Order: sequence, then structure tokens, then C-alpha cells
Amino acid sequence: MNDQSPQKPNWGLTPEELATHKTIFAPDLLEGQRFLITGGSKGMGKAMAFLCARLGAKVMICGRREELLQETQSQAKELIGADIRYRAMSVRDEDQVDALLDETFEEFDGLDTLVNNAGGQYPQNAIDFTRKGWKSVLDLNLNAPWWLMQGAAQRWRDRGAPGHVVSNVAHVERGMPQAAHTCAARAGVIYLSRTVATEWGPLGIRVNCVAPGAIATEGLSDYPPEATQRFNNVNPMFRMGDSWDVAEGVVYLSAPSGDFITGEVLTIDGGMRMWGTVWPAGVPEKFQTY
Ligand SMILES: CCCCCCCCCCC/C=C/C(=O)SCCNC(=O)CCNC(=O)[C@H](O)C(C)(C)COP(=O)(O)OP(=O)(O)OC[C@H]1O[C@@H](n2cnc3c(N)ncnc32)[C@H](O)[C@@H]1OP(=O)(O)O
Ligand SMILES: NC(=O)C1=CN([C@@H]2O[C@H](COP(=O)(O)OP(=O)(O)OC[C@H]3O[C@@H](n4cnc5c(N)ncnc54)[C@H](OP(=O)(O)O)[C@@H]3O)[C@@H](O)[C@H]2O)C=CC1
Repeated sequence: MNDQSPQKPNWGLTPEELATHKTIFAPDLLEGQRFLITGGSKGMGKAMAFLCARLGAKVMICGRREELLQETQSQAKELIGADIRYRAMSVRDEDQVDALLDETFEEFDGLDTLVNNAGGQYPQNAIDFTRKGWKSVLDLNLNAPWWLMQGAAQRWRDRGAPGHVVSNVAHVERGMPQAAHTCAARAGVIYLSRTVATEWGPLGIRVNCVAPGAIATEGLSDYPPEATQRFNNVNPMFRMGDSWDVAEGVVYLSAPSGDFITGEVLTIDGGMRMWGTVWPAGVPEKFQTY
């Protein structure tokens, strides 16, 4: 389990931990498989990239900051001998999404799994959302994954090839106070996925989601320490998950273990869907009942 003390400057697993973490999967499970993982330069996406590469997959990652992508590429080379490819881009830009898909399909002569992982939001009471802020969160967390999954599906259809999409959403079954924008976007991705899982089933394209609760990643350093400290107490296991928990879920759905699974949401939340509320901007007094 992670050191989740608020003093720790970097959240999440170190590259060395990602390189050596035990896995339940066979070392050649993904041999020859091709993965595109958005937001693969840190946090859960980086764990997915390391795990897939360790299991034999060819991996393309993207993110906005080239230095983080380059660092991830070098670490993977040095620590696990993997040749991870990357493209610096923003998934919020439709043209850049098309270019990323074109490059990946060309580079790998196809694609087996698209992982929609890049995302994020800011905490705020919904009543105060600006229109610009709403649109930016919806662009990042609903429009971008849709452009990516539709673009991948069109390319699979045109090649007569099967494919798999797995989107990293969030546990949103009970809504999420102070994160209504992301909650709306993630619910949109879940219901898009369930719908196109039917439409695209005859094409051999599976569409799934993973829904994490509070997971210790570098991304949490964007939140104030009092909030991140509380994230340890938002599920009945009274701890956060780590990026490996989610990476293994993604691999389970993508490998032959997932061959007959589509339209599913794999919740990885330590039970938060039953108990625990995040309140990322602070617990309002009325709700401080125990
Ligand atoms: C919130 C928690 C729910 C999720 C899951 C629940 C379960 C577990 C809890 C764990 C918490 C979740 C963690 C993660 O998701 S980890 C990833 C963490 N990192 C992030 O989330 C950062 C990602 N955020 C962004 O990239 C940007 O905020 C965003 C894309 C959303 C907007 O960026 P953009 O660069 O386009 O836009 P601006 O920054 O210019 O802002 C546009 C307008 O948005 C409004 N805004 C932006 N930030 C804030 C803020 N902090 N507070 C209030 N309003 C904000 C604002 O209107 C901006 O316009 P102006 O600049 O003109 O005012
Ligand atoms: N951590 C948690 O507790 C939870 C997280 N989630 C969601 O899971 C996903 C991964 O989270 P986590 O690993 O914590 O996040 P991190 O913030 O650690 O990593 C986010 C990754 O996405 C990339 N990214 C962000 N915006 C864009 C963009 N516009 N275009 C391309 N890449 C982008 C980042 O790189 P760069 O910044 O350089 O672009 C980085 O590689 C996100 O969608 C998150 O909202 C859901 C539930 C809980």
C-alpha cells in the first residue's frame, strides 16, 4: 500500500514501483497487442502504460506536456526495456485527436485497445459554475473521449478489424457534490459506452468503463491538503486505492479475460458507491453530522 501521508511531495507509485509491482497477469498476456492510452504520462495512465508494456503490448501515450511524456518514455526504457511511443497533444482539440489516431494506427498498423484516461476537473459548488468552466470540463471529460472512441471505431470498421475501448470515468452513481460538471460528463461517457456497446457489438468492438473512487495519484496534488487528507476517509476501507488497482482492471477488460464483456462499468472504489462522500472543496457545515 502507498505512503499516503500528506507530507509526501509526490503522490502515487514511483516509476521503480511501477516497474516491479507484482501482477496477477502472465508476462506475455498482451504480446502483440497495441494500446493507445491518453494521459499516460503520470498517475493511473502511466501505471497502465507500464503494466501493458510489461505484459508485451506496444503502447502509445499522449499528454500535453512533452517533458512528462519524455520522462515516462525514458523510465520505461531504462526500467523495463520497453519502447513506449508518445505524442504531445491536447485531447480537447479535435484536429489533434484525429492526428493522434492517424499516427497510432499507422505506427502500429492498427490498434487493439483505446484507453480514454486523460481527464480532470476543479472542485466547486454547481451553483457557482461559470459557462466557460462548465464547457471546459465537459470538453475534457465527455467530448474528448467521444471524439476518440468514435474515431477509433470508424478506423476499426473501415479496416474490418475488432477493437476495444475502455474509458476511465469515476464512481458517479450517487452523484458527486462539488463536482457536478465532471459527474455529468462521466455519466455521459458511461451511457454513451453502454449504447455504442450495442451498436458496435456486430463490428466486434467492445466498449467498457472503469470507475475509480479515490486513487492516490500525482493528480491529487492539485487539491488542497485538507481535501486530499479527507480522501482517505471516503470509503468503508478508509484508504485510497492506488494506480495499479485501476491498471489491472483495465488489463482484465482488455485481455482475453474480457472477451465476452461489453457495456460494463468496473467499479474500483473500495466501496465508495455504498458509503463515503468526497466533498473536494470542503464539507459544508450542514453535512458535518458525524
Ligand atoms: C472533483 C472530484 C471528483 C472526481 C472523482 C471522485 C472520487 C475521488 C476524489 C478524488 C479527486 C479527483 C481527482 C482527479 O480527477 S485527479 C486529476 C486531478 N487534476 C485535475 O483534475 C486537473 C484538471 N483540471 C483541468 O485541467 C482544468 O481545471 C480544466 C480542464 C477543468 C479547465 O482548464 P482550462 O485550462 O481550459 O481552463 P481554465 O483553467 O482557463 O478555466 C476555464 C474556466 O473554468 C473555471 N475554472 C477553472 N478552474 C477553476 C477553479 N479552480 N475554480 C473555479 N473555477 C475554475 C473558470 O470559470 C475558468 O474561466 P476563467 O479562467 O476565465 O475564470
Ligand atoms: N485520482 C483519482 O482519485 C480519480 C481520478 N479520476 C480520473 O481518472 C483519470 C486519471 O486520473 P489521475 O491519474 O489521477 O490524473 P493525473 O492528473 O495524475 O494524470 C492526468 C493525465 O492526463 C493528462 N492530461 C490532462 N489533460 C489532458 C489533455 N487536455 N490532453 C491530453 N492529456 C491530458 C496529463 O498530462 P498533462 O497534464 O501533461 O496533459 C496526465 O498524463 C482522470 O480522468 C481523472 O479525472 C477519476 C476518479 C478518481
